[in-house]
Amino acid sequence: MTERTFSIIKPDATRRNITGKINAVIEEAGLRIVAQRRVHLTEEQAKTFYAVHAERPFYGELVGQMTAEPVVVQVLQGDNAVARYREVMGATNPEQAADGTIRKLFALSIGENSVHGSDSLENAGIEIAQFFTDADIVG
Ligand SMILES: Nc1ncnc2c1ncn2[C@@H]1O[C@H](COP(=O)(O)OP(=O)(O)OP(=O)(O)O)[C@@H](O)[C@H]1O
Repeated sequence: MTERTFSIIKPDATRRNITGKINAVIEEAGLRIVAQRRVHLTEEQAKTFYAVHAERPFYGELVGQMTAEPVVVQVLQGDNAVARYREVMGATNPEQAADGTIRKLFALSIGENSVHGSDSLENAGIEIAQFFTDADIVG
């Protein structure tokens, strides 16, 4: 089934100027980038986005990393896009990520792991709506 998922290319990647390399992996995996925008997240935006992790010990570090440099927010479209993108990203910890995945190829650490992708279709809808209107998405 054709789905849309939400993606963030994180500050560790924008800082290293590798957003194009990451987009190439996304596109080669059959996902279409149907909306994309560069944004420097405010602390409030990052805290809201990662509110589910508020009680975790790494929350402060995560918010700090996500606001350190601009990010690229994206909507990706394709067959089973939510699960497919999770596959393409690889495991949260790059040491455990499979060969060919974005995190295996580019991530620096479990925190600076280059990309975010929605973990469910429901969350994808919620996350997309935080950054894009329907008019921004051209499928
Ligand atoms: N142990 C940790 N130490 C530091 N940062 C962490 C740790 N665990 C997770 N993070 C950071 O928090 C983010 C969200 O954690 P989560 O467990 O939801 O991972 P994920 O589902 O693989 O990633 P994401 O939600 O970003 O797509 C991770 O992508 C990572 O940047």
